[in-house]
Amino acid sequence: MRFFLNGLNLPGKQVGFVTTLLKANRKEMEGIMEENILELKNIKMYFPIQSGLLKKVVGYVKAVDDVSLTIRTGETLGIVGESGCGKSTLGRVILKIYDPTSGQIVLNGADITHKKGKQLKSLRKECQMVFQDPFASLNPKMRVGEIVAEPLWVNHIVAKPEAFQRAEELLVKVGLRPSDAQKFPHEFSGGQKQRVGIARALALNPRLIVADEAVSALDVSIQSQILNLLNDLKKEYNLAYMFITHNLAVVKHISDRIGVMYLGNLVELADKKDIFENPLHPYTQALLSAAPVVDKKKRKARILLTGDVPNPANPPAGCPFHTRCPQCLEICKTEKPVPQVRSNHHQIACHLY
Ligand SMILES: Nc1ncnc2c1ncn2[C@@H]1O[C@H](COP(=O)(O)OP(=O)(O)OP(=O)(O)O)[C@@H](O)[C@H]1O
Repeated sequence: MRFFLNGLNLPGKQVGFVTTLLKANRKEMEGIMEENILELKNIKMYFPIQSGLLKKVVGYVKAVDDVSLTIRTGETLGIVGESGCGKSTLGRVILKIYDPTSGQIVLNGADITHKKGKQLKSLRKECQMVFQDPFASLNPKMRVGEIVAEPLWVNHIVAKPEAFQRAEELLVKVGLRPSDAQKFPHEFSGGQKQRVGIARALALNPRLIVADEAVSALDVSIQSQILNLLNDLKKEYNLAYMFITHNLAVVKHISDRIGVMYLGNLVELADKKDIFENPLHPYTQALLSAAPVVDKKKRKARILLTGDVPNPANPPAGCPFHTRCPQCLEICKTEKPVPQVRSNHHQIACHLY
């Protein structure tokens, strides 16, 4: 008798042996899933505020203020928070577009915090970015094939003709046609442009992709197509994503874990299910209460926050959220809460816990 196991056509006696092998492989795979592709340790990114003719530094915008987190191989970490909370800056620090003021960035086991030039270039291949509008910073006179192929020949990975051939393959991977390589950016719709941006990001075979508001500019139906494409590519290439967005529906769709940022701080970090079903931080609770919920039974009372988000150039003492927190304690006004890890790896920075 023959059996079909995971697509293999096998005689009966080999099935037990192959099952053992598959179990062993699964364990190995689980080991790989547990590996950290990225570790951020106490990252601060302060932008200097300069004044006068001599450009004297008179203060700092604390865009990211002591953020630590990890991203495991093959997982999607969603980063949410209101505009100006430091999400994009955090993404740009990972890509080393900005050098952090302090802290450490470990990418695939290598400390890249102070790496520059050639050393950084080779490590950077592991991590790529997908932007909201990938064409905003690219030459509109370049054909799409060149746009996708460019990272390959610029980094001397393959010669130009091979890079163009690879670009066509990548375009197919993201749901476009090889002939699209001959077109110019203006000939594509928003969703197609984003597919090209993803193909370009994939060109160097990265292990981590930072997607910054990658679907925010697209129609809802196109958004879900791009999110599904990202999920398929994640499985195929065992990619990890940091998915930055202010859209809760999007982050719910794509993430395995979610980090919530407020005024440059990571106030809560947990599995998606825990964030949506058991949010602990008063800011996360308020953020989620504002999201539309279709199921009437699951709707919770809206928590209205008073006051504005403080200026990151002059953040309040103590907990960054205390000026708007409906559950503020005396200690919150003076002491900044240290992130604590509770059960189920649920991390929270709040004096209530
Ligand atoms: N290059 C820069 N120089 C000075 N300040 C900056 C710079 N980049 C960002 N900031 C400031 O840092 C803070 C965080 O900005 P950031 O763009 O990271 O937030 P965000 O959460 O991504 O917001 P959005 O969703 O609107 O993009 C803001 O106050 C912003 O004005």
